[in-house]
Amino acid sequence: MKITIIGAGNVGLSIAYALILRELVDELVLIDINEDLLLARELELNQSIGAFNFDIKLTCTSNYEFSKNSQLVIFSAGIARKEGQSRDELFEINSKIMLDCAKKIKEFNEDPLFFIVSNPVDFMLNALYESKLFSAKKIIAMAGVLDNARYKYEIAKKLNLNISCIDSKLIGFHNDSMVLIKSQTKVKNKFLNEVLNQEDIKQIEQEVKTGGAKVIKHLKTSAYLAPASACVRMIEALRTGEFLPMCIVLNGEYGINKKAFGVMAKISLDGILEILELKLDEEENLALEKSLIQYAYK
Ligand SMILES: NC(=O)c1ccc[n+]([C@@H]2O[C@H](COP(=O)([O-])OP(=O)(O)OC[C@H]3O[C@@H](n4cnc5c(N)ncnc54)[C@H](O)[C@@H]3O)[C@@H](O)[C@H]2O)c1
Repeated sequence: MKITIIGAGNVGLSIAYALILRELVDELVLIDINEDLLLARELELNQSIGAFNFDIKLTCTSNYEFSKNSQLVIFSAGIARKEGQSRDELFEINSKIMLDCAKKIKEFNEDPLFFIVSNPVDFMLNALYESKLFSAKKIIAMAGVLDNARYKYEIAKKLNLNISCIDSKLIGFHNDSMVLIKSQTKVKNKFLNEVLNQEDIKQIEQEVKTGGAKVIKHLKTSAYLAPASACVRMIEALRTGEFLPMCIVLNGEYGINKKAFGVMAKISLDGILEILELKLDEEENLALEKSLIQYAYK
């Protein structure tokens, strides 16, 4: 598979490195505006490919011509959150950068699958959809796999269990209003409220919602390894057909029309294949309604 990553910063580099480690790519193009950074990335990543003795072609460049015939384009450029900042504050700058980059991609790629990683993902996806540059079913934003990983990690930590025992689901925006589907989250086949009390569940929810902010507090920059891993899991799902939480443009699901929202979906290189509309309980329905009103979706 040929993949182009726009933005060779912390997230873009980590995605590239994970793709190499998991041998998911035959040709990789990293695009950035920082020429020094590109030179360093080219050296380090090629030497990593050499260390593993892999046959992966890598190009680090500011020239979009090298992106030609990419099957997947990942957008991780722009600015990241700083301590105290909300993701929404990045929209003005990041959406401009993304639309500019997407137009350049379009010159060399008719209709590639396009993953948005830069924040605020939901509203970035709305902006890309409105630009009509690519088919609606081929533009997807990554956040749900990361939020769900944080959810699983917090449950596993609380119960001192392996993460793989947990089957959890969530929907919604990549912000405090995300909706954890607690009624369908299972630990070793038992429902969450059978293994944890309400106070513990509430605390887990709070930890998930502040998962990104906690990393920023200690690292002084935004998380990148877990986001990159989540993005790579989505790339693996292109082959496996696994349902994962991701942000896509909906056509009536959950009462949302022609707007981006995080749902469980199945994808391939041709784009979205199937959407799972989960049956929510009363509390989850209320949380969903509240978030849709908060972000003027209703
Ligand atoms: N979706 C998620 O769950 C998630 C998680 C973590 C981070 N993020 C987002 O990912 C984005 C990247 O974060 P990061 O930590 O890698 O930031 P970073 O600052 O390390 O990297 C950003 C890169 O973008 C490049 N860039 C800026 N303008 C460009 C342009 N016009 N064309 C090409 N490249 C350009 C910069 O030179 C830099 O190398 C941020 O918006 C961050 O909020 C999303």
